Amino acid sequence: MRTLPNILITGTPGTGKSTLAQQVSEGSGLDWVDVSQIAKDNKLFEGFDSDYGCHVLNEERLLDEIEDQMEEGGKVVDYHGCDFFPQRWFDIVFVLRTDNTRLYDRLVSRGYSGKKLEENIQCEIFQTILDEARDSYEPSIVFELPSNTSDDMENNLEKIAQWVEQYKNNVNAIEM
Ligand SMILES: Nc1ncnc2c1ncn2[C@@H]1O[C@H](COP(=O)(O)OP(=O)(O)O)[C@@H](O)[C@H]1O
Repeated sequence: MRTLPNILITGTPGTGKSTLAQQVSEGSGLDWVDVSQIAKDNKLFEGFDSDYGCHVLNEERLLDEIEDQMEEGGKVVDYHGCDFFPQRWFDIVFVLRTDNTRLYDRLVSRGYSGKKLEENIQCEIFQTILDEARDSYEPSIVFELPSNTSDDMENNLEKIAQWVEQYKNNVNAIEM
């Protein structure tokens, strides 16, 4: 068991992953591993996906880049995909879910349009990322969280903070 847990926050773009991950990091003292930013900073891309209108992550290079940090524990990772991370890296996986109309508005205000907008809304309608998480991790560690309102955001933060405290207590109990 790691002294501090690793948490994965996943979901369709716009569901609130980076906002929640940053707040979890501030509240629980875990380090935020911002996969999209790390990929940009280190140019870990291999081409362009015209359906989603975004650069394609070079997953192997990203995994190499963050492996040492992940082995340390105490990390919160957010990304809009989850099947390529080693299963052993995460103690718990949260999948954020947002109603279509709200997600649509968030993505439009982010400048998404056309196929990129449609593909992302469909991704949420078909619960693609939730299924991916359930297929990639032990289903008992995968939790769906609503992310529609600021109340949802607060509840999710509270839930995750409680879980982190519980994890730390369990580690202390084992060490004693
Ligand atoms: N639960 C929520 N309630 C209201 N607005 C939210 C919520 N979660 C995220 N948002 C807003 O939606 C937008 C997208 O959030 P962001 O964290 O960037 O999503 P992601 O990282 O999943 O792409 C931001 O403007 C953010 O403030």
